[in-house]
Amino acid sequence: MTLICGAGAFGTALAVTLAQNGPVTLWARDAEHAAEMQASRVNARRLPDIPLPEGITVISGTLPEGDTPCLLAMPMQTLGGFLTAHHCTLGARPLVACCKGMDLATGLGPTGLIAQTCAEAIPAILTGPSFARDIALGLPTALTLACADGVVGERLQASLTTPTLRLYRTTDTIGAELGGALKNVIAIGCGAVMGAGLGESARAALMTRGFAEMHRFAHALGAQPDTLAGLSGFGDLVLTCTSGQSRNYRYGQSLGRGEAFDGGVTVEGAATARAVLARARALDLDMPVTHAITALVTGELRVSEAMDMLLSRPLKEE
Ligand SMILES: NC(=O)C1=CN([C@@H]2O[C@H](COP(=O)(O)OP(=O)(O)OC[C@H]3O[C@@H](n4cnc5c(N)ncnc54)[C@H](OP(=O)(O)O)[C@@H]3O)[C@@H](O)[C@H]2O)C=CC1
Ligand SMILES: O=C(CO)COP(=O)(O)O
Repeated sequence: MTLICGAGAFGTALAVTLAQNGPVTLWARDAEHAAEMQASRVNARRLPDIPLPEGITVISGTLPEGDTPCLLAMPMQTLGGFLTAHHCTLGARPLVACCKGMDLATGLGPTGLIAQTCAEAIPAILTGPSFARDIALGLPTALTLACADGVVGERLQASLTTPTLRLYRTTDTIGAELGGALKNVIAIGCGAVMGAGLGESARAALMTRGFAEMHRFAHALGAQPDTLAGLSGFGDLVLTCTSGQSRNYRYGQSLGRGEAFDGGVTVEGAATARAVLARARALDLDMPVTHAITALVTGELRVSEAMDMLLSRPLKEE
């Protein structure tokens, strides 16, 4: 049995593909939503045209006890509260974070938060380039499964691989979670560049210099450089910075066009930009791209001002 907490787009998509491997329990925080999904066999809020296979049971309320792995598919800024509320039932099992970001309150990533709140659990993270809809439709997708415990990581890799979802394994949880967190920040910047009509050359420059910052920051936090070059870093950066399916990219586009954006949409990069900048300052790291994007998100700068700031920096070696 697989347990997935969080019945948003990603939790539901994972449930749909993992149902090919056996029974899946999908936990939603809203009891009414859980009952509606269980009865109608569809997540009308997030994936309205994807039927839920028979093997999925949607529940709410108390989590099932046991040592079965649990996938955590809620937004990053809600993960700490969820873990605190449920740490007794989450117990000593593998907890696989499926969220991307850095917690504003603590400066920790998902696996750090798990370790801090559920000391007995085995933290892992599932991350990489994948839109929920693609996974749910059974389109070919490859992700990174990171777990510091190599034996548990191998077991998770086997149990979470499906005929269309291929998982690669690493023990570098820090590198994997930082790739997913940081690429969302850069995607907001790329959306803003495109929304403001600054051109694809400017976007390529921002992606590349943003990637250099991802490396710099991740290296300072102990990540392995190879991880950043893999699916969870470079792979997800490419997807999110170039696709209108991405909410971070679309949010950036709206900033670039000076348009309003629906505040109910999950945009992980907005809070993460502030968390990353605070951490970078504490570590005395030079992160001009992150600085400029954070200033856009907080409304301190407009796109033209942020771009002037980046272009007028002293010339340097690449
Ligand atoms: N969508 C995608 O394509 C992908 C998303 N991800 C990551 O997955 C994570 C979740 O995103 P996604 O599913 O898309 O987001 P959605 O906005 O689609 O859904 C978020 C879900 O989290 C639930 N939720 C909100 N607050 C809490 C809380 N305090 N406790 C428990 N559950 C809560 C929401 O419940 P309610 O409906 O009641 O508000 C909703 O079911 C993000 O970190 C995202 O980066 C990763 C890869 C792909
Ligand atoms: O993480 C994702 C793709 O890998 C989804 O991106 P958004 O959260 O920007 O929609």
